[in-house]
Amino acid sequence: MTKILLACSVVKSLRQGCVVCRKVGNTSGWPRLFSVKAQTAHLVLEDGTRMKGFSFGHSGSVAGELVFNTGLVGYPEALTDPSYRGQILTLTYPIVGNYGVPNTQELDELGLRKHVESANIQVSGLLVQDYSNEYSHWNSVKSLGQWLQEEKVPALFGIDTRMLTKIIRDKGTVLAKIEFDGQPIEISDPNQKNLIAEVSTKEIKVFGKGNPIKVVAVDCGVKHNIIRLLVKQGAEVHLVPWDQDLLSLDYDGLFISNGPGDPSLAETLINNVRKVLESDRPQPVFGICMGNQITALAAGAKSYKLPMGNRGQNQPVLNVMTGQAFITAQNHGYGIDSKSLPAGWSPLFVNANDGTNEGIMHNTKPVFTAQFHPEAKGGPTDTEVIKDFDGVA
Ligand SMILES: NC(=O)CC[C@H](N)C(=O)O
Repeated sequence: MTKILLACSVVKSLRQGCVVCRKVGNTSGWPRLFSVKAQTAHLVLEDGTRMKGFSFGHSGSVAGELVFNTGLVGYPEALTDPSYRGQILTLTYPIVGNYGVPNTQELDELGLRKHVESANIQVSGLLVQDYSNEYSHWNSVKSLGQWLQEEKVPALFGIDTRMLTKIIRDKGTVLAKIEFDGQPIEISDPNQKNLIAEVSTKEIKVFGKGNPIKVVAVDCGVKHNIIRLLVKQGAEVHLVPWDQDLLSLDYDGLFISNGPGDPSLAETLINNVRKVLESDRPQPVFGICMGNQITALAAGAKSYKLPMGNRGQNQPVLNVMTGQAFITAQNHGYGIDSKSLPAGWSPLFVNANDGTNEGIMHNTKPVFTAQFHPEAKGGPTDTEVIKDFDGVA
């Protein structure tokens, strides 16, 4: 335990004082300096680099792949995105937690999580520069620290996230662990496992029953807002397990979702999609993120590990066909080598920052994908339109 000084700078009202003041019994109504006890833990990188941080989540050691996201908002959505499974997430925005956490249990009329992207926090751990235990938002019901503790996910503040991001940027993939005293843990690589199998639904689920267009959605770790938007666009969504045989299913459109880990490990799914592509079925196929990678691999293209991944909310993407530019939200660590696309396929979107592939299309069949997240929240909604199964251009 280490004592740290906190300056009480936010006074909600002179009567009440701030949340921390109330906790420590400062009822004077005036801000004051006070000391609190924060448990320390270390972030340890695979090269031995150690950084001390202060715990505001669960006090348990954890290992994972270290990644960073440059978004300014959206931590409830990012933390619950199954694509982050196995990862220790660093947020580069320096002040995190000040808008609290919404009711993560609340469901919408479809039975999907209303305010988050899945039922649980999916990241292995969280690292931030400054943590705001004091929160304020019309929709918040608890602090970020409280939520992390409830879900037993460790988190540290006081980490120099700018330095850390430079390390990840320079070294590429970095494995790491958050280690508490007396709880030793080995560093391990989550990408050795087929993580899709861990997060995918075990049984077929139907959303938007009675809607006119039947869409089979392969669940690689789908975000709830994707299902919600497909239903909003008139789809009866049949969410199927990742390894479901697809040829035997009847549908008007096939969708392949986002998901965690290395796409090349999901061999069963790649083979199932390849069979669909080779069958010359006329129904459209669309994929987001992992769905782009799986479609490309099924077509015969190659995937590779990006040097540092693209995770943020302002990634510029160009539609190669129209020249139209989008500001997109995305989070991926793998990419598709556009040059490896076989004859009959073309890149559809390209990242305007680094030239990496952002989606592909078949030249004659209605098959198209996006590496970014066109439906993403929090972030802009201007790319929502591309989930229109009539096509993109
Ligand atoms: N968001 C996603 O679907 C990510 C896909 C894949 N796991 C990657 O990191 O590239």
